[in-house]
Parts: sequence; C-alpha cells; structure tokens
Amino acid sequence: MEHPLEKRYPVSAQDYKLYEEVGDGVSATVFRALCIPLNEIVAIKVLDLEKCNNDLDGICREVQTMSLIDHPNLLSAHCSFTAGHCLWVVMPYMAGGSCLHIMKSAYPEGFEEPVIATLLREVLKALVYLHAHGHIHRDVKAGNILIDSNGAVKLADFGVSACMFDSGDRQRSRNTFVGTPCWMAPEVMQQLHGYDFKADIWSLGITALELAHGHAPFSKYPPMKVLLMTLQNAPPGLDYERDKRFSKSFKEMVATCLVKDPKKRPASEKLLKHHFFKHARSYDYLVHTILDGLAPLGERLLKTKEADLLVQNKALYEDKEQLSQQEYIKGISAWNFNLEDLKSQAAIIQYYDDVSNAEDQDGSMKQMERSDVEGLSEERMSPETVTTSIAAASQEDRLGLHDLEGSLASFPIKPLQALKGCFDIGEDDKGANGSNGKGFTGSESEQLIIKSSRAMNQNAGKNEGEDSRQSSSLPRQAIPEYKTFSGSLMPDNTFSSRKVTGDEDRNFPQLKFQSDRNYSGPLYRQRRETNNTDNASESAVVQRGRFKVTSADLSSKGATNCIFSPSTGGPSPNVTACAILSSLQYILQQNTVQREELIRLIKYLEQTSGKLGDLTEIPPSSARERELQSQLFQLQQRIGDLAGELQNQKVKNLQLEKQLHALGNNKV
Ligand SMILES: Nc1ncnc2c1ncn2[C@@H]1O[C@H](COP(=O)(O)OP(=O)(O)OP(=O)(O)O)[C@@H](O)[C@H]1O
Repeated sequence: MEHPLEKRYPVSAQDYKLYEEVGDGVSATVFRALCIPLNEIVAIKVLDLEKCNNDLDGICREVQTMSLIDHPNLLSAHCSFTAGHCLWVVMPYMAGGSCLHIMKSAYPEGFEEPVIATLLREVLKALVYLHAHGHIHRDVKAGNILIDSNGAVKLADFGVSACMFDSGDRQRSRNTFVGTPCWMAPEVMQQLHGYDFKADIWSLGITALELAHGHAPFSKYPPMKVLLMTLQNAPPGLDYERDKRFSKSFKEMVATCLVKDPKKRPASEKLLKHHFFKHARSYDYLVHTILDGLAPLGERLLKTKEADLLVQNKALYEDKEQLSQQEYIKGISAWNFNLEDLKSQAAIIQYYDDVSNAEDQDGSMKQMERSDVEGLSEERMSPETVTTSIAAASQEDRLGLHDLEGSLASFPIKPLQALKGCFDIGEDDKGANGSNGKGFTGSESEQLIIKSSRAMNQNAGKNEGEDSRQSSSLPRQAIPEYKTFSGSLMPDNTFSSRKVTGDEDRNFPQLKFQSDRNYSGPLYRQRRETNNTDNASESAVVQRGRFKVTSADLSSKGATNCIFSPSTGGPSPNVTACAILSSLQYILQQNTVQREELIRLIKYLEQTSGKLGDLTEIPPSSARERELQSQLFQLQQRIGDLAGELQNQKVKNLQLEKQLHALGNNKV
C-alpha cells in the first residue's frame, strides 16, 4: 500500500518533466508528468493565476482541500507550488482518465450495471468521508470520477466544494448557485433555504443516470431549459420500458436519490447500504471490463477534442444561420438602433444589390457573400447589438424564457437572474423594445425598424426566385470591402467616419474610396446643380442607398482639385504654367464630357416638351384632368428653366474652352 507521507514530492518545477496534456477544465490544464527525483509518473494540474484572479479564493480552497483530505476514493494533492504566474498541483496520475472520457471514447451508450454499481459505491465512500468531515462536494458527475490503471476510483475536483463548518463569506457560499446545471439539485437552483450534503446525493442520482445512458438527463438542453425542467418536471429516473436491462434495485436506488425534497433523500452512509451496491465488484473487474484495450489517455483526449471541435463547428455554423434568420425576422431591432449606422447599412445594401445583381450570373460573388455571412462579425455591428440584442433575443426565444419566468412564480427570482447574467439573457433585453439606450424614443426606433425592414423587403424582392432564407438573412451589411464605386450620384464624402458613431473599427467603403474619387468633384457638383434648382446649399439632400441624407461637409470637399480662385474665377497667381496647363487639359476633358451630356439632355428635353405641348392642347373634361394638366404645365415650366440653365452652361463651357486655348497658345 502507498504511503504518500513517506515520500517527499519536490516543490520546484525543474524537478518535473511535463509530458502530454491529459485533461483540461474551465480553470486548468492537466498534464502527465514525471517526478524526476522519485522517478514516478504523476499528474500536474496547471492553473494560470493571472487568468483566474477573480477566483483565487476558490483555487486556494481547492488546493487546501486536496492537501488535507486523506481517503483512497478522493484525489488528493501530493504537493503544490507556484511556477511563474501558474500554480502547479501535483497529484497521482489517473491513467484511465474520467468516466466521461471513457464513455465518450468507448461506451457512448453507458456502462453495464455491475460497472455502474462498482463506480458509484466508490464515489459514495468518498462522499461518506467528505460529508462526515463537513464537506459538500457540489460537483459530483462522471467527468469528476477518475480511474487509475489499477481500477481504483477517485472523486476529483474540489473547485466548488464547500465546508459546512465555514462561517462568514464561506458559509454564505452555500447559498450560492454553483455546480453544473444538469447535475444540480433543485434546492441549489432555488437558493431558498441554502442546502446541505443532500445536494450531493441528488447529483449522485443524476450521475447514475449519466453512467447508465452515456449522458446526463436534459444534457442536450441549454442551461436555462435544464433549470426549468429540473424545477418543473417530475424527477428524472430509469424508465421501466427503455431501461429494461437494468435491475429493479438500480431503479429504486436512483429513485431514492432523485427526490425533490432533500429531507427525503437518504444520507450517503445510509445509501451505501442500499442493496444495489451488492452488485459492486472489485477494481480488477473495472480494469478488465472497461480499461483493457483503451488507448492511452492523452491519445483519447486528442480524439475527443477533435470530435468535439467538429460538433462545435457544426453547431456554430448552424447557430449563425439561425441567428441571422432571427435577426431578419425581428427586423432591424436586433442588430442596430443607430441612425447613422442604419443609413450606412442601408446604403451598403443598395451597393451590394447592384453588385450582386451584376455578379449573379457567374455565382462567384455569391461565394464571397457566403464567406462574409460566416464572418458577419461583431465589429460591423454595434457591440450592444451583439451581446444584448441578438444573443439575448435569440436565446430567449430558444429557451422559452417567458415560460420559465412564469413557471418559477413560486420560486425566488435569484437563480434566474444569476443565469441571465451568465448567459446574456439580461434585463437589457427589455430595453430593446423600449428605450434603446441611444437616445431614441420607442416610436423613433419603430420608425427605423419599419424603414429598414422595408428596405430589406425591397431588397429581397429584387432577387426574385432566390431562396427566401438567403435573401432574408443579413449578409449584405457585411459586404463592403470589395465593391467598386462608380457614378457621380454617390457622394464619396457623404458619410464621414465621425458620423459612424460608437464604433471606430467600422470600416465603411466610402472612407476607403474617398481620396480616389476627388477627381470627379466637378462632375459631381454639376449633377447636384442639375438635380437641385436652389444650387447646392451646404446641407444638400442626396440619395444614399435607400435613404436621403444630408451632409454638411459635402460641398467643402467637392472641388479639392480645382485650381481656380473661388473669388476671381481665374487662375491663382502662385501656380506654375505647367501645372495650369495640365489642369486646364483635365478640365477641358471634363467639359467635353459635360458638353456631350448637356447636348443629349437638351435634345431629350426638346423632344419631351414637344410631346407635353401636344398633350396640353386637349381641353380638360374633369377635375382630375385639370389637376393633371396643371401638373403638366408646372413640369413644362420646369423643363423650360432647365433648358435655359443648360444653355447657360453651354455658353460657360465655350468660354472656358476659349480661355484654355488662349492659355495654351500663350504657353507655346
Ligand atoms: N490526476 C489526474 N490524472 C489524470 N487526469 C486528470 C487528473 N486530474 C484531472 N484530470 C483530467 O483533467 C480534467 C480537468 O481537471 P479538473 O476537473 O481538475 O480541472 P477543472 O478546471 O477544475 O475542471 P472543471 O471544468 O471540471 O472545473 C479532468 O476532467 C480529468 O479528465
């Protein structure tokens, strides 16, 4: 028999050689290691103290408990010491790993009854010892039942254990919500009168089901749902039909553990005497039945991790699609309440519509859209959007939070709030329907929602025949980087980065292309003059995507390339003849284009006004016709004005051309 006290385990990292990783938990990584002076294989749990600084108390308690306990069915610590910013806890190496590991790699449907009886009897012995010493383990589950190469069973992980004799803060900790939801006793969830050793008996009952089926009851549900089901449903148990392979005594034992009223559950000592444990066998039996043929622990862990990763990736992918769907269904509210963002997003949608329509033929852009959907990231959305609205709203929907609130009317609200905190299901969620925290009133938000939803609907309508799921999700907000912008109708500086409030990382396309587009200043200005008869007020209204927006800094940047003095209209005295010449050539080029455009417009207007003239000759016969006729008159008048204005432009262009020629001749 081993006498740990006879051995002195060194307390310096140099005396240990770390091998492969054999386990990892929330707070630690466990390695197989060699204790060099003793030539003994050990396990070392490495806790990064910098990463768990807000739970130092818990860590101290765990290490303290591990050092003090002395029972063959409890995993104790040989020693512990700090190495850099890590705490190393040296323990016996449990080569079989945890029961959860073993089930995952070789017994996905669970173990046979004698194996379960053997495992649970050992765990129960550990609980008898702990409870007799005033400790509640609070985290009994298959993942914390370890087996060594000889088949010895040890209960591990005292990270959340509590002492019944603690006072002050520690005593209060027995009223707190700790453990793992699936294994958690109802009284722990309720936090009504605190709880005691009997909480471990409930967890043992759940562990029995876990070992029998390969998973704990409700394990496929998210924590909030587990909470709901544990409190609301009848206790889980072994089913008469489905669990035919198990004995009556096993079913009975589970049923005695899983009684909601803790007082009616047996104490660990009494439970150990249950006739079910008569089926328990020796350690050798465990070695032959479940350990023989298993790959080394490190290898198994790697495989399990790979498999978990695959499942996670799949879940993540599906989750994103689901989220994206829900974002759309909930309208804009789920992802954005910011007016400027909203405008920008809408504009981007328009850009993308145009691009994607053009690119749909070869499908290559669709590929990019897909990848962008997957990368639809927080950085493009307001942070509050991501953490509160989407996550909370979708979680709430999936988990039926409202049901839960209702069903818990008879329970204290604390556990719910604790869970809300943990899973981002917060009170903020309510804010999403009322004030959004950004200064918008409910009705303003609603308007925005309607507008943007419409924009999206139009958008969806544009891509007729497209799968509605595809068109209804939100990839378009995430597309901007690779689009080309052309056409003078898109003012490059309409949105300044300053206006995209609250998110400096946001990277809208207009910023990227701003400088490239300065050359088109005059052309753009020309268009604006054409569109707005009042000729360019500083806060001109321009179409940006589906929104009309104003921009005060629009005009100031319009002519950054212009070398003419704004006051005189002539060349500035400080520029060289060479620079003047190239600039004038450039202007001439642009004027030629403008001229052609003007000529086309004049022709068009002449034709149109001719037609309108014909129409207006018909005498009106009804009020509606009179109304239409007066509109036609107005239109005609407006066309006449425009034609006049175009003529003026034409004359100005000719003058400019002459000036240019004259300057060119002088230079030569
Ligand atoms: N002595 C040991 N020998 C072999 N494997 C071990 C040993 N101790 C722990 N492990 C493995 O490492 C895993 C993580 O260890 P542990 O549960 O102590 O870490 P934790 O961070 O406290 O985990 P949890 O997430 O359960 O809080 C265990 O599930 C177990 O599989």
